This record gives sequence, C-alpha cells and structure tokens, in this order.
Amino acid sequence: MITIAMPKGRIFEEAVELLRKAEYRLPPEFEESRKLIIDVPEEEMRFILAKPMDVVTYVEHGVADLGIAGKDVMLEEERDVYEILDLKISKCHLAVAGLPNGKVNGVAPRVATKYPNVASSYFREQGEQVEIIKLNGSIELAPLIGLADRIVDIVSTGRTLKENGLVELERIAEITSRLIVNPVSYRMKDTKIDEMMERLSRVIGDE
Ligand SMILES: Nc1ncnc2c1ncn2[C@@H]1O[C@H](COP(=O)(O)OP(=O)(O)OP(=O)(O)O)[C@@H](O)[C@H]1O
Ligand SMILES: O=P(O)(O)OC[C@H]1O[C@H](OP(=O)(O)OP(=O)(O)O)[C@H](O)[C@@H]1O
Repeated sequence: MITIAMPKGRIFEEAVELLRKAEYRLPPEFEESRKLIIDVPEEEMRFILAKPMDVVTYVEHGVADLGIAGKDVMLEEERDVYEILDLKISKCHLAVAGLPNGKVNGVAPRVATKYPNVASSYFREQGEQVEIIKLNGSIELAPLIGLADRIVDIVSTGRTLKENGLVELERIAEITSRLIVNPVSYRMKDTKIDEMMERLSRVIGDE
C-alpha cells in the first residue's frame, strides 16, 4: 500500500488527469466527493487530499509516502523530502511586480508576498534591502492600496497583474508541480515508487 498526498485546488484536476493517463484506475469519487481519504484497493493506493502548502508536511512526517507539490512550495521551505519527478503540470512563474513607475518611499522597499523566504533570498542575492510583508492571498492588492511597493507572486497568464494595472519587473523562477517522496518510503517501497515514476514519465508532456 502506498499513500499519496494530493493538493486540493488548481493542481488537483491536472494531477488526477496525469495519473489516469498513466493508467491508474481512479474512481469517480475523485471528482464527486468531499472525502479527504480515498482508498483505491485495486491499485494498492490511498490518496489523502490536503492544502497545497501542507502536502510537504504530510510527506516529511511519513504519513504520506508520496506527494504532489508546486516548486514554489519547495523553494519556500527547506524540507526533508526528495523531489523525484517534474510532472510539468500547473506551469507558472514567480516574479517581482509593481505599479509602472512606482516610487519607493524610504530606504527599504516593502515587498508583499506569500513567499517570504523566496523573496528575502532573492533580494539578498540582488544586494537589495527590503522589508517583507507576509500575506496569504490577493497579493496584487498590496501595491494598489499602499501596503507595499512591490510584490513577489505567482504569474501564469498575467491576467491578474494586467487587470490590476501592475507590471512584471523581474522573473525569479519557473514553476511546475513535482512528485515528492519521503526518504524512508523511498528506501522501503522503492519498487512501487520506481514503477510509478516510470509510468508517469511516459505520459508527462515535453514542453
Ligand atoms: N495562476 C496559477 N496558474 C498555474 N499554477 C498556479 C497558479 N497559482 C498557483 N499555481 C500553482 O498551484 C499551486 C497551488 O495553488 P492553489 O491556488 O491551488 O493553492 P493555494 O493558493 O496555495 O491554496 P488556497 O488558495 O487553497 O489557499 C501553487 O503552489 C503553484 O505551484
Ligand atoms: O497570472 P494569472 O493567470 O492571473 O494567475 C496569477 C494569480 O493566480 C494566483 O492567485 P490565486 O488565484 O491562487 O488566488 P490567491 O490570490 O488567493 O492566491 C497568484 O497568486 C496570482 O494572483
């Protein structure tokens, strides 16, 4: 039996589609129910459904053997898990954005973000002193309302930036979802995990 932590939200649908393409027989419960634990006995698999930021926690603690997590989450927190496969789904990038010709008042620009560690290390590497303001969502609001001078956030289509009159200033990192594994599970259940990697690798897109 193998336990996989799946992120609820936007990655979920693409991840389920990828698993089905790899010929894992997942029941309609995946779309239809509000259950947080879904057992698939014919595949000897158990799926647990978690918040995207929490998937790594379940895998690190070993209550899930595997998980699917955005690279953004992996970059934000150093965790004791192995990243074993780029699933090439939920593509987006992390970027610095702000108002066009936005002026900075004071010495250290204020940067609003859901990713305080990524933002701090990025600006440290740039040799720029900033004040980080942690938010949990609607990051684009911060410069509009005067909470921050810039933001560090996910950009996908660019629509949220555009519709809020913001512009991308610097690109920080390319993001896709990754298959992650608990180090002990990787040793104990290597045959089943390797088989899963092979099956997924065959159906992952090339772009
Ligand atoms: N606009 C986007 N387009 C594509 N992928 C995205 C986008 N925004 C985020 N992602 C990716 O999807 C992952 C999950 O995002 P999602 O919005 O579902 O969850 P969340 O914002 O962390 O959680 P919640 O909104 O439930 O608090 C992110 O970690 C990132 O890798
Ligand atoms: O470039 P786009 O295609 O417009 O996508 C980018 C937006 O998507 C994410 O937000 P999400 O929808 O997860 O909402 P949130 O603000 O609650 O995090 C991200 O934080 C951006 O705001």
